[in-house]
Amino acid sequence: MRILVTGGAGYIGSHVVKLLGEQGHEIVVFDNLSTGHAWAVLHGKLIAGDLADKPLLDLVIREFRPDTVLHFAASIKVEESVREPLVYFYNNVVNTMNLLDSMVKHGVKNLIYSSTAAVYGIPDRMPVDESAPLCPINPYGSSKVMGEAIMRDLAVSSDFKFVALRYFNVAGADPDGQLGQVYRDATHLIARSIKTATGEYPYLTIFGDNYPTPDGTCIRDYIHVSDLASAHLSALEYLRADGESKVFNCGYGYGFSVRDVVETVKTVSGVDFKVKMADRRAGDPPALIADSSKLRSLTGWTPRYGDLSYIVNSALEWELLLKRKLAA
Ligand SMILES: NC(=O)c1ccc[n+]([C@@H]2O[C@H](COP(=O)([O-])OP(=O)(O)OC[C@H]3O[C@@H](n4cnc5c(N)ncnc54)[C@H](O)[C@@H]3O)[C@@H](O)[C@H]2O)c1
Ligand SMILES: O=c1ccn([C@@H]2O[C@H](COP(=O)(O)OP(=O)(O)O[C@H]3O[C@H](CO)[C@@H](O)[C@H](O)[C@H]3O)[C@@H](O)[C@H]2O)c(=O)[nH]1
Repeated sequence: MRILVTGGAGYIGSHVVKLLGEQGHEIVVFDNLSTGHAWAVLHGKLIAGDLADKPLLDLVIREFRPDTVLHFAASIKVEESVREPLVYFYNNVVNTMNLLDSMVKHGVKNLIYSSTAAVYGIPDRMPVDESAPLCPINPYGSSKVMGEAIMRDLAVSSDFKFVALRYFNVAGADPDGQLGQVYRDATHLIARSIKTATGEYPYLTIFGDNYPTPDGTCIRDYIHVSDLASAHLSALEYLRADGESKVFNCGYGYGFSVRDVVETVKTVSGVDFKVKMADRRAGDPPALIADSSKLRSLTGWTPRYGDLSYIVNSALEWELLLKRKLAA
């Protein structure tokens, strides 16, 4: 298949491009490299462009004529979205409209969309399934709810079809050591804890220990990035087999508190790093755990890397590899 991957130079997109390339698909990555890296595109052709550049996007879609688009490109930080909501609505909503507009214009019918657990806000029931109300509590989550809503309406009015994958907390790195998370300033819990264990930060801050959870810190369902990548291949197969437009949660169905994660990073790394308590971070729900039974039953998705120590260890190995490369 011919597959256009927006944001394919980023953390999750690059892992998916790796799997798609290994399966022999023809790939074009469209990425403005704002947080992504050209070296992370292991297969296909990289076009360095911004989704806000409609003429360029149009040209790429017209010439490449993809069978399917995988849309990862977005701004992704919950806390930043609270401070800069317009940045999030422009990049995640307006630019998604640019993409959809161009797809419609050139008759491209299938899209796999990177949605998020943040669409649920603070769910009543846990694990949360896809039928739960969408009540985001931060602009990032709202922007993804809007993206899904636009796709749903488009699918009603035309033969456009989509799968929205609602990712829970993505972590870890490629088991082959070729890819992983690389950000100038890591904000995600596992990445930040690992960088603290390896000496990049003097201590880790825990944001809030007065949540209504057993140890008072937030609980998340951490999914290994390679399991999430394989969920995209399952979704692609599902659409190819003429499946209807659907929304699927992507997680394991169990969660860990911030304290659990910190203890696991300490054990796996062997470093007893310093931890400081701080106030709650804006926009954080107390707990998010996925019910992904729909994804498993309708697509046959079978995750392989659901052990937290394995996830942390893969992220740690990647971080140590990066440090060795930088030092060389
Ligand atoms: N990381 C997570 O835990 C998580 C959880 C839920 C959902 N998601 C979603 O997954 C997707 C990928 O996230 P990620 O963690 O890989 O982030 P990332 O920042 O590593 O990847 C995003 C990629 O999109 C590119 N990009 C951003 N804006 C662009 C634009 N306007 N035009 C072209 N390229 C642009 C960036 O350069 C980057 O390569 C996002 O849509 C995000 O909302 C991530
Ligand atoms: O230094 C840190 C970093 C994080 N946390 C806490 O750890 C938890 C997880 O935070 P983080 O790793 O930043 O992820 P989330 O804010 O849960 O968001 C991620 O997971 C969401 C899905 O659940 C996605 O939508 C987002 O894109 C993605 O950034 C939260 O309670 C944070 O307050 C800390 O206590 N200290």
